[in-house]
Amino acid sequence: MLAVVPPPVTVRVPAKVNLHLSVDDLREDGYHELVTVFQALSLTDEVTVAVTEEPGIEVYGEGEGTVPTGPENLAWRAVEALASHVGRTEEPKVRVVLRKGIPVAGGMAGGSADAAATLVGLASLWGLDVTRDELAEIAAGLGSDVPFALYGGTALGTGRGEQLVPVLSRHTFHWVLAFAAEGLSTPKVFGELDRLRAAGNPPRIGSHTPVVEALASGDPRQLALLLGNDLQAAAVSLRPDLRRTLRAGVNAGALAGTVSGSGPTCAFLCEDAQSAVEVAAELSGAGVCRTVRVAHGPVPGARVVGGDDAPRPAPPRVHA
Ligand SMILES: C[C@@](CO)(OP(=O)(O)O)[C@H](O)COP(=O)(O)OP(=O)(O)OC[C@H]1O[C@@H](n2ccc(N)nc2=O)[C@H](O)[C@@H]1O
Ligand SMILES: Nc1ncnc2c1ncn2[C@@H]1O[C@H](COP(=O)(O)OP(=O)(O)O)[C@@H](O)[C@H]1O
Repeated sequence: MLAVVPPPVTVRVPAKVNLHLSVDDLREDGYHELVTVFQALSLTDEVTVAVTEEPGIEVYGEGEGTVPTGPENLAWRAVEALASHVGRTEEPKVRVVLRKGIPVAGGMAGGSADAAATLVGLASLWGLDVTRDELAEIAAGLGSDVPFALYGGTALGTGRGEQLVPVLSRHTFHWVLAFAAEGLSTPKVFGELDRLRAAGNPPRIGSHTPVVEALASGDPRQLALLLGNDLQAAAVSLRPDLRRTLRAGVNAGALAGTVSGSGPTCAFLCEDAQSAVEVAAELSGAGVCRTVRVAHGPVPGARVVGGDDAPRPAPPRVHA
């Protein structure tokens, strides 16, 4: 009898920006307790999973040629974690193709997004009866940011960022993203924050409550005043040129700018869609970053997209 091979499954998955990221002291397990407000953005990766006789990973777009294609790729770790969760002991006969729009080591959780998308895609490819909450437990074992990429939207993250509750966000917010020429390592940025705190007492951002209220009000001007990130000082300490990028975005007309997560991507909140296009055009001429993109949020988390031949909307892009 002929075995039926299921068709490939493609999943679209968003990047995140941290609207608020307060970092507490280092825990004994090597992580920092944190409180963050995540927002999922229309800047996405697409992940296709297919049954194959030649298992492995292919990477196109951002990070092509530098992102590992072996077992250390977070998407492959997701394949192994899901296989082990459902008791598949043989080597998974799966090919994973990553089409990346999210900058690598950019503080926008691109690797986490790929892992989340792989879990969703494989659950569909293998016809598994698993809930998103079950996938979120596997996701948390792969990285602190992976569960958020499953759910998307706007959410409050606590613990090491993996414990999530949704946050009401009444508005579509418009962003301009400035990608840097080179990424920053997340552990190095946390380490730099520990060093800065040991050497002095850098100011800490306050409570997340005003940010949650601004999101409910839907007023980008109110939200702009409240963007905050304890890792920003550490990212800027490692990459002093980020100061120039942050200044340039505001000079170009953004309401406010912040380093996204551990950086080095800078995210600029704009008044509306039109303003975002104008800010992006001006920023791309300022020579302060590699590439500029516009995006909006919140958007949903990892989702299967129509048949594998379905047309893919190109992300809006402005080249520096
Ligand atoms: C900083 C944040 C903010 O959303 O995002 P990125 O900037 O990386 O996108 C996250 O906390 C990153 O999450 P993620 O990238 O999944 O990190 P993980 O793989 O879990 O951890 C990588 C390393 O970062 C440090 N780490 C991470 C999370 C945390 N709460 N405390 C930490 O100290 C630890 O050194 C850890 O070994
Ligand atoms: N699928 C993947 N996409 C991007 N980076 C990956 C992936 N798998 C492993 N990595 C490694 O993880 C590191 C962090 O990447 P990424 O998740 O893009 O950044 P960040 O943690 O800053 O959001 C990269 O330096 C890369 O070598």
